[in-house]
Amino acid sequence: MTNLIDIKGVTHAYKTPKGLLPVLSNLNLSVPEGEFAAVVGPSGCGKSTLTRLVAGLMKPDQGEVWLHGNLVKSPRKTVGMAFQNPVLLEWRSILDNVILPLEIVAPSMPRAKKIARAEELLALVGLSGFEAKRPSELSGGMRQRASLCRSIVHKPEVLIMDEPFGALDAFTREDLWQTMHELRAKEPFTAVLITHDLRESVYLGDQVFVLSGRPATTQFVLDVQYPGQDGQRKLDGLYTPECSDMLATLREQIKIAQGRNADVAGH
Ligand SMILES: Nc1ncnc2c1ncn2[C@@H]1O[C@H](COP(=O)(O)OP(=O)(O)OP(=O)(O)O)[C@@H](O)[C@H]1O
Repeated sequence: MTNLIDIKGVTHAYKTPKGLLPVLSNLNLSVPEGEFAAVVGPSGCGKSTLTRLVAGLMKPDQGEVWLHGNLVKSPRKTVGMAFQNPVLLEWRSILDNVILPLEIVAPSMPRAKKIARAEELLALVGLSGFEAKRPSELSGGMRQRASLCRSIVHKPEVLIMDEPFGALDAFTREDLWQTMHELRAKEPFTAVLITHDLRESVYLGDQVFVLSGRPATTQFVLDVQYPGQDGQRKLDGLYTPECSDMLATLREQIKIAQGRNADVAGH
């Protein structure tokens, strides 16, 4: 399998009034095409910085980021991004919010085609009938569903998610996890998910990368062997001994990364 994302020896420091703040140190991370990488690590270790580098929003001081065999040197239109706060535009309908990336990436696509694409995705996440609503008329979970549609509407090479479910209540979050699996089954994509929730990392990830404390490097990689048949992941699987063992391993690794008790949530 070829790697869609190859992060090679990335080192980065921010310039601050107090001097240089080293954030990433010789970090390596590869994600094969179609796979889902979850990234966990102590607070403030540099996870969001990593997403900015992959999206080409910043350049590393040292090392390289490759996407689909291309060296990332500037912002990439072919990256989809989803954040904790969905940031939907209130003056646009849900449908027009979802269409937005197509207006930028595929301006010549006929509007009818754009609408059909957005409607198809909104139906996949259970938002048929809400196309004409404004963002404020939807619940937080529904807004995040719409935001996910917007982040993949243009079929990005990679979907980067920075704690997209962090602000949702536990039940809505679990619903969204299942939606992610349904979306992936219908619309395969390569993804990087930043999360503080170890259960989420195991339920969604094919691999979980544990970053060390700042400056972060890849400390540990867990190959997720999720229990169940036909590659179908059921939420109940999280409560099996196999998942408990994986979660215990991750908790241990986070403690090592922090040098103290884990403060990650959801386990
Ligand atoms: N533009 C910037 N200039 C200076 N320092 C920054 C900048 N962006 C982030 N930092 C600092 O770099 C460190 C890493 O930040 P980053 O947001 O990448 O970490 P994180 O692991 O995503 O954090 P969290 O887990 O809290 O979301 C933090 O100490 C942060 O304050």
